[in-house]
Amino acid sequence: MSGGVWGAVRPHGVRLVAAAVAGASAELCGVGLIAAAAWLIARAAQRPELAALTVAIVAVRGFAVAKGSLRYAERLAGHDAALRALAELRGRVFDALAARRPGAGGEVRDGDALTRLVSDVDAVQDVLLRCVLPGVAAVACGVAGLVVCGVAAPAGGVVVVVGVLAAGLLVAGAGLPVAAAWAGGRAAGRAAAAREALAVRALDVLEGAADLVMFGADGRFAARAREAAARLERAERSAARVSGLVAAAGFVVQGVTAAAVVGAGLRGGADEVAAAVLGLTALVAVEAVLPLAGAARRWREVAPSVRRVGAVLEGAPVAGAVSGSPATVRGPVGVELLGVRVVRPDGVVALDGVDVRVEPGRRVAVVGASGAGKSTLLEVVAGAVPVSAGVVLLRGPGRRAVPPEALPGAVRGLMQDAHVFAGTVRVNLLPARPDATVAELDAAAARAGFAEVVEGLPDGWDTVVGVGGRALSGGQRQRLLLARALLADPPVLVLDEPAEALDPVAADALTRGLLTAPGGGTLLLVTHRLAALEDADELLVLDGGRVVQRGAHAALVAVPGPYRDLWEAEALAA
Ligand SMILES: Nc1ncnc2c1ncn2[C@@H]1O[C@H](COP(=O)(O)OP(=O)(O)OP(=O)(O)O)[C@@H](O)[C@H]1O
Repeated sequence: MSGGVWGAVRPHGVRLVAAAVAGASAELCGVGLIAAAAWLIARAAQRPELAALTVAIVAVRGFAVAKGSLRYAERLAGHDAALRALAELRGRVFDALAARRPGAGGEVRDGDALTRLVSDVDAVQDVLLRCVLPGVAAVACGVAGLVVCGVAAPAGGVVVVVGVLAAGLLVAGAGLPVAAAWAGGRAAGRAAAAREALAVRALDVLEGAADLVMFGADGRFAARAREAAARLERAERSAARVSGLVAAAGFVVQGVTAAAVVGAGLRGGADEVAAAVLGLTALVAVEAVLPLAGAARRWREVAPSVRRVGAVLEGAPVAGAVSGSPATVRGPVGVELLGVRVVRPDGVVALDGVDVRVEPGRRVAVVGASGAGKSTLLEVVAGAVPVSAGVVLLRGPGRRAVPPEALPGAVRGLMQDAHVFAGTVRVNLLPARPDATVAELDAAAARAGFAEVVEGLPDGWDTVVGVGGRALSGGQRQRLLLARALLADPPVLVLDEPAEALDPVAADALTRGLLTAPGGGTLLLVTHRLAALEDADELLVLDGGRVVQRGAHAALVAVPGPYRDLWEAEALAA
């Protein structure tokens, strides 16, 4: 278990040890119960005086009652410890995620990843309840079985009896778990991959049903989904076969061990009472270690979850570093990129040695052909994408670097993957500034051209826009997202194609409005339309991840170069 995960479990160690002791004691009582019962039955068959059986009768009752009570205590203490540790762990993971600066690496960026992290944390519970506690009980019971058999075996056969039982315990407690983890892990891996494939295929069919019918591809897609379902069925059958085989092998090992122990005892001169004790004790001792196969298989399944949770915790800043209200920076802030290089995970160089300084309060448009690296530049400034080399600095008044704790609030805006929440229009704007007044909401909406959209909605600000903003048109959705970005009014506002879904006239009017509005912070605006850029303080022209030209619109169109080419291409297309 990684240090971070263990840190959450450690405060509840005493409860966990209590549960382990109770569990092991319950198993020991089980061994005692069987040994005493075996002795009692075998001895009773010899018709001794009742007095000779009294102790054994009491012992059987005592062991039976104690076993049940201790098992109950183990369940109580084990679940109490596991649930407390889980609550602690959830808190730590939440703190670690909340404290992480975007772009620091290892982000949990989408719902799937978040859901997986939630189940990863829950899986730690299984490590404690289904791996650690059964493991402790199995070891205790195996040792107790060896001791009881050592005591019950005749002097001449002690070594052989104990040796045979030890071999059986080793096969059941080590050999089978290793085999179960290996084979079960492979089968479970195949089943997990098949389940994922089926989910993807089923979603394709359900969500794309209308398109599939339109293109006449519904039958083909349904067949692919059926194929994926059949693959999953095969994988699950094979996983079940492995479980069945391991369970069957366990019973065989148990029976063979018990028979071999009895045989060894009889050969060593044991009487029938001792033989019964040896046989039943061996049976129960091996039975107690059989759950280790399931524990090993479960461990193999949950180990990656534990590693992922550990990685999240270890990547977290020191606890307390981000407590209290987040630091803020006021007024426009300058942006400086020094030798910034961004290599995407697939090896594409999205930015290649960008050196740029944007003074506080400047309105800068970033232009270039598709794939030139415009969005990446904004993502790097926003801290949403880590740099592979170089550095991004934000400089406040007096060119002082913005302190790291104020960085998350310093750059905000509208990125390409901006999300519309499944609530009302108002709910969609408020994340930008939860304490915004009605006047501020109205002002941001007016600047984004969203005010008239709100007026036209059936319930105005209280209109529910549906998942992903389905109740809005593309242009309305985009104006909503822009209004949210403007409401935030951050020191550096980054806007990636804020007018993309609008017609050219509306788009140019909106861009002009953004570039000329009084006040506000530094603006970095990505756009592929150049018509409205005379009002920008400066243009950065990107090509192949590099800044190839910079300057005002008038100066750039006046000289041959990439910008004039783009400008002429736009004029031709108009
Ligand atoms: N998430 C990503 N994963 C991998 N490669 C990416 C990713 N995002 C962008 N790229 C690649 O990085 C390069 C720059 O992309 P970027 O989106 O920054 O360009 P852009 O100028 O904004 O293009 P567009 O105008 O088409 O949006 C491209 O080659 C693109 O394929």
